[in-house]
Amino acid sequence: DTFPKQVKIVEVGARDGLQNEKNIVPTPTKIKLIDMLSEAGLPVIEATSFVSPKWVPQMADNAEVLKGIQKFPGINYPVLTPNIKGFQAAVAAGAKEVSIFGAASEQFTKKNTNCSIDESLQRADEILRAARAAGIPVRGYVSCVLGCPYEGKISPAKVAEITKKMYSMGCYEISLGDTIGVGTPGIMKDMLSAVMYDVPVAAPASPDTYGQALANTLMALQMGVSVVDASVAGLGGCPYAQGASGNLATEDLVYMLSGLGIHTGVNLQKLLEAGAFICQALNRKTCSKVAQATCKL
Ligand SMILES: CC(C)(COP(=O)([O-])OP(=O)([O-])OC[C@H]1O[C@@H](n2cnc3c(N)ncnc32)[C@H](O)[C@@H]1OP(=O)([O-])[O-])[C@@H](O)C(=O)NCCC(=O)NCCSC(=O)C[C@@](C)(O)CC(=O)[O-]
Repeated sequence: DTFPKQVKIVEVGARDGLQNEKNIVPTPTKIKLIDMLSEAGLPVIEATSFVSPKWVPQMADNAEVLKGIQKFPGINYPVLTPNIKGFQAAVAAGAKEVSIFGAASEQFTKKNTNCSIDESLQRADEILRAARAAGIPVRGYVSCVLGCPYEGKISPAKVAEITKKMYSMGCYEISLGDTIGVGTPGIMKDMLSAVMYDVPVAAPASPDTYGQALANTLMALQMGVSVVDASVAGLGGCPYAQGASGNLATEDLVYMLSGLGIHTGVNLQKLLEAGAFICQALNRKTCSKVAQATCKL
């Protein structure tokens, strides 16, 4: 078969998952969640974002979170940075890796970062230059690769254009985000075909809005993608889509990969415990089907 033997899971629950929570989650809860995710053996855990607290108040405690978590050897704790100000604050707080983000849609870029795609690439370039000088690896995200809440369909050529630019500017890998979860495996295949032979890519922690997240991920794996983003308990999802359900749950991804005999290094039991912890803290039902199926009532 064509599946990779090993998959690297990038856990985004503490950042992508929590960023849209209306009630501010206490900093110690975020730290405990990340420590439990480290215990579960996730190799990459996105810890927080250094964005404007006026835009995303939930991430205002970014430096405390990054400083407060246990740093397990061999685990990366990247943080999201939208501009050079965020990059400098992240480095000052001890970040060893950062992520930058852009989108294949002008309108989404405007709503998310208050600038055009070209301006966002200039900001990215500024961060990438500073990161290169500081020896800090940079991961890229491109949003709206299978559709945009404002512009609708997005062409694979547009995704390829932005993705290649970010890669050539110095991102070591690009995570392709189906931001509103509208994609189906056929669209995923067309988009990946346009992008992945030039650029190392990761499959996104897509919202499971239309129930397609795991199927889309399986398509990406079949095409040779071996890095997948996911969110514990399915935290997050898309704030723009009506009735949106959570992101692809890490528990469900680990269960599927283990069934396929693909190595992840993640301990599912400990991951389920981390999911149960954060759902209890948020007073929320898990979006992970595996957690629902295995919970002892
Ligand atoms: C990009 C900006 C800052 C532009 O926002 P702006 O308002 O145009 O920028 P500004 O430069 O005029 O700054 C406004 C204020 O924010 C401050 N500021 C400015 N930058 C920072 C910073 N880094 N850290 C802390 N503070 C900052 C700045 O100092 C100023 O403060 P004031 O002078 O008014 O007191 C804003 O739009 C922003 O922060 N956007 C981030 C939005 C966000 O976090 N979105 C979610 C992440 S992306 C995502 O989830 C998608 C992804 C990655 O998961 C993939 C997928 O699934 O699609």
